[in-house]
Amino acid sequence: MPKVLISDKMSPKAPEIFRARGIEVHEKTGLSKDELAAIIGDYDGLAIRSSTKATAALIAAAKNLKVIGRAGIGVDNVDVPAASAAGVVVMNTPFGNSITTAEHAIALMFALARQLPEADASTQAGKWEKNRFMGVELTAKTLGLIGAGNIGSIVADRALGLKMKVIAYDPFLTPERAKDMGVEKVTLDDLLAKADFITLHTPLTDSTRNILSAEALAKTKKGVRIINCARGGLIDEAALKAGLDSGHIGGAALDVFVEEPATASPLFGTPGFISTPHLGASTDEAQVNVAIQVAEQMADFLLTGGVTNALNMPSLSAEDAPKLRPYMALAEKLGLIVGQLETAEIRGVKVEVEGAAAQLNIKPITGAVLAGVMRSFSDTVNMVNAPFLARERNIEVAEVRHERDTDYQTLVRVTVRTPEGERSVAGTLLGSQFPRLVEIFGIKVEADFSERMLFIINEDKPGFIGRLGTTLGEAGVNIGTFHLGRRGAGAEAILLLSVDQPIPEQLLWNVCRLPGVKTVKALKL
Ligand SMILES: NC(=O)c1ccc[n+]([C@@H]2O[C@H](COP(=O)([O-])OP(=O)(O)OC[C@H]3O[C@@H](n4cnc5c(N)ncnc54)[C@H](O)[C@@H]3O)[C@@H](O)[C@H]2O)c1
Ligand SMILES: O=C(O)[C@H](O)COP(=O)(O)O
Repeated sequence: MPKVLISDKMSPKAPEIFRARGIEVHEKTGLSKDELAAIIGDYDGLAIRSSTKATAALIAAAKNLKVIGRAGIGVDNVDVPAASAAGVVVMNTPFGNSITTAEHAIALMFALARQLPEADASTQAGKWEKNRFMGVELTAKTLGLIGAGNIGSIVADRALGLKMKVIAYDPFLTPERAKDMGVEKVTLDDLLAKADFITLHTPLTDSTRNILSAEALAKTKKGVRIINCARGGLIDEAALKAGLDSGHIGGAALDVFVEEPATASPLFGTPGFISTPHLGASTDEAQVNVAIQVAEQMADFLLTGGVTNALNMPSLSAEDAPKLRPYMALAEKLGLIVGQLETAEIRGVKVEVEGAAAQLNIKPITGAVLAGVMRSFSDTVNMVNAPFLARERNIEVAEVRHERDTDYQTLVRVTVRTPEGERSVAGTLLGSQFPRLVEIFGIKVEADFSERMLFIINEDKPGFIGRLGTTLGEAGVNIGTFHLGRRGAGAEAILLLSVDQPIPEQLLWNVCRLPGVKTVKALKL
């Protein structure tokens, strides 16, 4: 039974779902990084929000970990490259808390426009400072969105309902999408110059870090009010403080900070500054949404191999996973064969599918082929990290789907390219389940796969099979199955034997010395 650890505060819906699906679940929140590292090795899955830091060190300690599920959007607390390299799938729930976070941005915009926190504190202190708190209307004001993805577009929709004009800076926003959203796509400089309110809705990346730098803030309209419910680090906090102190910036509301938890900040106490402790996603509705989604996604993956919302693996529905499983087994075996037979540097891998296979999602098949091909130089390679390893090694990967009639009901062909040329193997599924090898290096064969195989290329000459049988028998190695294919009578022939015992090195030498033998290789599938 798979085991999952929930290490951040999550709705009870998550453990309920894990248990209902037959997964053992433990909830341990507030662990130190050492405490977490000490126990993580016991778990197949880790469910987190933003507090747990899934660092490379934690992932290295997580010997059984298969999936990290983020109940929320941002995965900047997960070392995704380290997870990918370790073959751990990272999933998030990209839509479950978007409305809630957009509403928080709108709430902060209102709070800034009417100085609600200060007015509340003053009133409750018995001051009744009616003349101190003069606000501004939102109607007809310009809202500048930096980032117009899921949350940004919901904010835009709500702001348009408030009769604001919405402009957006997002290099990936198409003019068509901007038109559909009812916003004007602008440059960053344009946005800075025109916006009365600016709200940020991008991830923190190299291109967005300090997007509101001192220089950018200096280009804003005097009195601008700024909201950040996305990520700390998008705004230069020192420059923001200076802008508030000078009066150039009319107000700022931060839900997120460079350092979290933010228990001390030069911004605290600055007039016009409002803060919340990373509450963007904190509503009952959003937390139930993300808890249900993350638990279902993780359970699907651990129980069926289904993949949804993974950041480092192609999606695979729980419904398609059982259909694809035999193909992935076939693909991995084909990859193992070419990977072990190829001695030259592999520069490219081509995966072709025909017949029934052409109707399926090819990505998991390719992942399995690559895992097989690279198993000969990495023990830890799996479908998740194989594409990354291939990229690291500059192996070009191509996928081809043939919509043509084939001799087989379904076919997967794998071709590797090396400086010495191309070689390919092909396989099919018998009864949609059982992998069969049908072609190897251009020669037709009909072979099943077994754990230990002996691959031989020889000249098709009488007496060879007898001599081979004797050689194996003398070494105490029993032949399970025997498959023969040849280019023609007397031409090059391929022999594939499954054997019951491990093949000693000396036996390979003895086979190699038999007359007519060109290549001998022991395969482990
Ligand atoms: N405060 C919270 O509790 C809370 C809750 C949910 C999400 N978030 C954060 O909100 C952010 C946005 O989430 P989302 O779901 O809308 O993400 P999204 O991926 O749907 O949208 C992000 C948008 O940013 C744009 N973008 C990327 N680089 C950009 C750049 N250099 N300049 C301008 N735009 C750029 C992208 O094109 C995309 O449209 C994320 O950082 C997420 O982690 C915070
Ligand atoms: O990216 C997110 O989803 C938000 O930052 C929410 O974070 P939280 O789950 O820690 O509230």
